[in-house]
Amino acid sequence: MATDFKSIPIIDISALLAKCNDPKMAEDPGVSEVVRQINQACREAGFFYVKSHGIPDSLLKEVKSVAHKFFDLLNEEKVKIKISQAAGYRGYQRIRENVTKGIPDMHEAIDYYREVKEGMYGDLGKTLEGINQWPSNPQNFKEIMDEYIRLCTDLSRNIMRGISLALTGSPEEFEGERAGDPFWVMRIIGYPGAPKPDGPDPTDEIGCGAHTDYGLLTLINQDDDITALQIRNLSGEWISAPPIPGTFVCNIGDMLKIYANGLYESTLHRVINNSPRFRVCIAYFYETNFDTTVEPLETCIQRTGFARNSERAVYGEHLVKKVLNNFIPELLI
Ligand SMILES: N=C(N)NCCCC[C@H](N)C(=O)O
Ligand SMILES: O=C(O)CCC(=O)C(=O)O
Ligand SMILES: [Fe+2]
Repeated sequence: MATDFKSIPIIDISALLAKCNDPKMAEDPGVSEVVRQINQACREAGFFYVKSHGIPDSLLKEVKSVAHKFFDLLNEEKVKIKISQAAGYRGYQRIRENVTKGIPDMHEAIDYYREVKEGMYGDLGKTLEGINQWPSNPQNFKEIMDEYIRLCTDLSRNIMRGISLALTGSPEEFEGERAGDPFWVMRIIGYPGAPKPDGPDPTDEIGCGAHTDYGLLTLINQDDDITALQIRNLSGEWISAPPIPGTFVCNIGDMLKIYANGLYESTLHRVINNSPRFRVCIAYFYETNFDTTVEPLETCIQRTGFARNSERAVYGEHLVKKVLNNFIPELLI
């Protein structure tokens, strides 16, 4: 359950990564200490920073730099990869085309999903069937992002081993049927700085409205020097998550909340860019298998006094419902 946290903890995960393929990792004191910190952060805030995560700082910077270059292009160039139903909701969306709780967001973005081939998940997968849309400019965009996705997938799996230990005592609960074939989502997001183009009020326009993330774990790689991401604590205060160079902001999604039977929260967060500069964020979402049915883990039911606090969900259904709500249908032809 979320608390009245006032800041987001920073966790050095190097000891976990060093041992995460060791069958005896659960007995390692360094691993246990990281797991203790992750567990506390997940219970108290649902958010934490990870440092010493092994992804080179140069790559974290490079993905943000190519994202800036893309968003700097003329609109006619950007709409060459315009989001469409035919591409399974993959591609570029202009400012205010993404909607949160009915209100258009002050961000532009490119959405990527793990590719879904025709018939792969039957009716469940239909909406998201399609291939990703890569811009030809900047050059190397796809190559850089492919590498980034690969490393974020590995890192997320390893952090999930720590979370699995924290919840169940075994590192492997999120492999196999649950998340052994993980789905992923990536959003490359740009938030215009103030003053905003044709906006009514130059300040406090919402870059991304309050929401929770959908899957297991999110890795946020945000521009240095602009504080814009805010996390809601139990009393409803918005707590900033300022950029800490070289780290990811890591947070829990709706599926992990269900597995944890509510012991962990998928915490509400939003983005307001009040700086004069354009802000970029690369959000990578690590998810369960697309067609898995998610329900509370037995150990978590026991720990929460044998009451089932969370309903079950099919991850793919949850995702499709969210995606269809994020866009006004007429915008997507
Ligand atoms: N794949 C994820 N988690 N994307 C998060 C986007 C949040 C905003 C979206 N309009 C919404 O209302 O959910
Ligand atoms: O821009 C950010 O810092 C966070 C974006 C976010 O919450 C999301 O895309 O789900
Ligand atoms: Fe989010």
